[in-house]
Amino acid sequence: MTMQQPIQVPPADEAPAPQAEAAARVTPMMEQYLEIKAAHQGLLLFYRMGDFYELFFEDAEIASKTLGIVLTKRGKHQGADIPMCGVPVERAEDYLHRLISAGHRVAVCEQTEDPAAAKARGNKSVVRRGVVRLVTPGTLTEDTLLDARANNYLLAIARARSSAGGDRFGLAWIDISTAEFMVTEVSGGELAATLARINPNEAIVTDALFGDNELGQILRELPAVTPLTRDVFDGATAEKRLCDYFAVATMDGLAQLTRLEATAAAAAVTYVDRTQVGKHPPLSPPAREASGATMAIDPATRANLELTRTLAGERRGSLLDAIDRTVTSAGSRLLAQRLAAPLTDAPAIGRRLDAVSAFVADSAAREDIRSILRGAPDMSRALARLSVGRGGPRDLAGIRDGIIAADQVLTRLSELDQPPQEIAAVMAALQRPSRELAAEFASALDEQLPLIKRDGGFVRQGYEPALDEARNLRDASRLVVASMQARYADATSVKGLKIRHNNVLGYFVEVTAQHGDKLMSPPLNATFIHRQTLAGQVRFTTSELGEIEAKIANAGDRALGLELEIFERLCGKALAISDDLRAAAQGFARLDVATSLAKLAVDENYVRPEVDGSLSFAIEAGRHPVVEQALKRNGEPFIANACDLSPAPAQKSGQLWLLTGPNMAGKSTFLRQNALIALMAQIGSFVPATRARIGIVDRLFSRVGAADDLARGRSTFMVEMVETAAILNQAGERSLVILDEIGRGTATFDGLSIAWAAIEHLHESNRCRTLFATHYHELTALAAKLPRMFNATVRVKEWQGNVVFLHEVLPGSADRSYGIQVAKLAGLPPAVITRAKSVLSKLEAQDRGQTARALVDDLPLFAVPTRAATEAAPPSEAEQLMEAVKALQPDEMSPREALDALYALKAKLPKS
Ligand SMILES: Nc1ncnc2c1ncn2[C@@H]1O[C@H](COP(=O)(O)OP(=O)(O)OP(=O)(O)O)[C@@H](O)[C@H]1O
Repeated sequence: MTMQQPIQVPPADEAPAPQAEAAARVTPMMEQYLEIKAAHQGLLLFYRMGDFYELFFEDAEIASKTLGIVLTKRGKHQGADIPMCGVPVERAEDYLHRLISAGHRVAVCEQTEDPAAAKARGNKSVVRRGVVRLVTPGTLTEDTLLDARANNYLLAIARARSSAGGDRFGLAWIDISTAEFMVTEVSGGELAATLARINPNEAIVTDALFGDNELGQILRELPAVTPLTRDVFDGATAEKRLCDYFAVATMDGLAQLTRLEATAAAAAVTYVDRTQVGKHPPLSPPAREASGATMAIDPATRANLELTRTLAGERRGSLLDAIDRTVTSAGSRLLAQRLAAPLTDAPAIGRRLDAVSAFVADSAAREDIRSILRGAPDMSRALARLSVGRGGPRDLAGIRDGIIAADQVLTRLSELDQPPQEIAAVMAALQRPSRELAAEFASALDEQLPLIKRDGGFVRQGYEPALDEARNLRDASRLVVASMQARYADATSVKGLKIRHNNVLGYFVEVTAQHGDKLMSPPLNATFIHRQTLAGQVRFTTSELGEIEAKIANAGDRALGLELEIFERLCGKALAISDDLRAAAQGFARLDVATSLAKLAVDENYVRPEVDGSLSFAIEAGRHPVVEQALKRNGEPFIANACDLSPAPAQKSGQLWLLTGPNMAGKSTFLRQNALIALMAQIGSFVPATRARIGIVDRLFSRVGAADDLARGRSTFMVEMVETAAILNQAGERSLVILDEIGRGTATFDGLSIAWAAIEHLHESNRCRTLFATHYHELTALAAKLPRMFNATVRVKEWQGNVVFLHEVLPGSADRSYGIQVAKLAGLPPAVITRAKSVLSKLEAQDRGQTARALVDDLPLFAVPTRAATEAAPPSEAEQLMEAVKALQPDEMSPREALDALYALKAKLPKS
């Protein structure tokens, strides 16, 4: 996390406080700069000066370091040089991107009047400037600043303290680039998992929360956290601020929010409003996420299972990368969202699966729709840019093409026989946007469109007569210029005379140096006025050229003005139906996900899972979705394996599989593949298996792989124990738990004992569906005592002293780890291998297995102590006696009191 100074953001319409002291000694421009800067502390100030944004003082030092640009000086302030650096306006987005990625936030300050107007007010007047926008990681809209395939969430976190312990948190998250707005309320225990799921780019909290020790840990996991003053999180004004934003009298019709959710939601919209400085990006009304509606997955499990990123931080190699066959950015974003939040409602999962099934069955429809979607624009982001005034002609075209694509998709979908509910809902959404709007946009917009509206030339000829007239005038004048060139060449007898144009001189006559004198001497100098002499050319103007130029400029300005008016009009029409357009955009995304999951299922030979409310977990011939694809690229097969953790008929809860097997046999792969299959099933995807029946998993836990977390001062073993503790404390009957090599990071007997006790606890207390892989073969003996524990092993073959990995999971247990054979394969020196073998045979002679079997017989089965017993056991007599002695203060006692105390102590002794 980047730790930030609190931002002071004045409300959009409030003038920044003047700095009287600074004003006394500084130039008027610096005075203006300091005023604006003072009102935007904690942000880098991009101060517009002509074609550059300049940064001064510490901002300049930070920016020059982060961007690798030159630090210069400009004038003095209080006797010292003012450090300065600048970025050209046309490249500003690139620089903004780099500053935001480095965790900074930027206030963009523009000139708000024409420099000529400032001059007219007096020679010393400074051009008026104002901050038009705050650029922060969570409030971006530009394509160039955003990852098209990921959502960009701003998250507000509001806390309600409870004296009984157990704080509650209201969360509201917004993607202003797509208008999504969600809220929920969670307990302190659920906070970390929920934040990991939302994965915001920026979080906002109160100053108090920012400095809170307990929360600090969790907040540090986030990429950027911005502390704000308390008023932003004021519960009393929350409803009113939300109503103002949505321009309604009461929020009741839009959303039913708890007070805490409303507080967070109001904080989020207040921040959006302030960063966009008065512009009002349209947002969907806050949608409330019911708690428990999605599978809870804590941050460690998400990271370990490499859902959206590998442990090395790459998208490539993650589950998302392996299953993402979407063809649009919005589809890719939706798939990532679903993967982050698998559902727990079996009928809802069934509806998603029905849509996928339909496209598995009808491959022609699937491919046709995918090819239409491939060309469809990202309507929601185009709309968002238009709504904050940062859109261009191509965004209007995006809306037009989106509606056209909607019609094409509808035509194709209407050929489906009885579309399932999910597809019918998509069809309804695609019907919503007005077709007249698309027709109007089609007649207004030209074929080739400039990126920015100020370049003009995007309105089609024939759309608006006044515009055509202005353009004709401009173009006719240009023709006049061309004929003038011929006339001047004739009159001067200089064949090579040219009329050219640049931004400094405007139109000018240019001849080579050798003809310059001729034009500067009588009689020609009466017509040609000298302007500039360069090394090879001399430039002139004429009064006739000046007049034509003014005409061209006027006609050009008028044409551009008219185009901009048309742009605003069209933009207004699009925004007026933004809800319909967003619904259609969301429909595209849903369709993209359904067809892409169908394609995945067909390409990779997946099966539709049966998902229900039972506690089953039965996978036939399951495969690891990522490893399988990696092996396939090398032409190697993946060995499928079954897994059954379903309760036996007479038992209520699930099984615990203890998986032993040699190193490199495929234990971790097996564990992960089963977790991933559950997860894929619950996002509504087909799964890599020949059959899968899964009773809803409400929480997924994994403790696999090991990595130090030195930044948090935790060793590998400590990380392992913290994660294991979370599982043992939280897993319930509906959870799915995978544990890989618990206890391996410490001394053998400590590790074995911890693993032993953990298995007993999982079996007796958590009673969750569990896969437990280990190299402690002694643990297999526990199966004799634990009725729902089942031993499984991964088979290998020994061949000519080497081990051959078969990757087959079978009932039974391994007797050896073949660690030395694997070490040999890895290239350890032969001398070390030979020595290791002889040490091993000595150790094996002591036979630890014997001890374990004896332990199973000797130790009573793990008794799960009740919580009350562990938490508040009454003190023993000895402890009571000790406390009483400690409480005595002999120096302050009279002899009589001392004697009484002695009797009292004696009375406390147990009577025997
Ligand atoms: N079912 C399978 N089919 C084909 N190859 C597999 C299979 N399972 C695993 N592998 C291959 O074997 C390699 C080792 O697998 P994995 O890491 O799961 O072994 P492990 O038993 O957990 O090893 P260790 O105990 O050393 O951690 C994988 O990288 C993969 O390439």
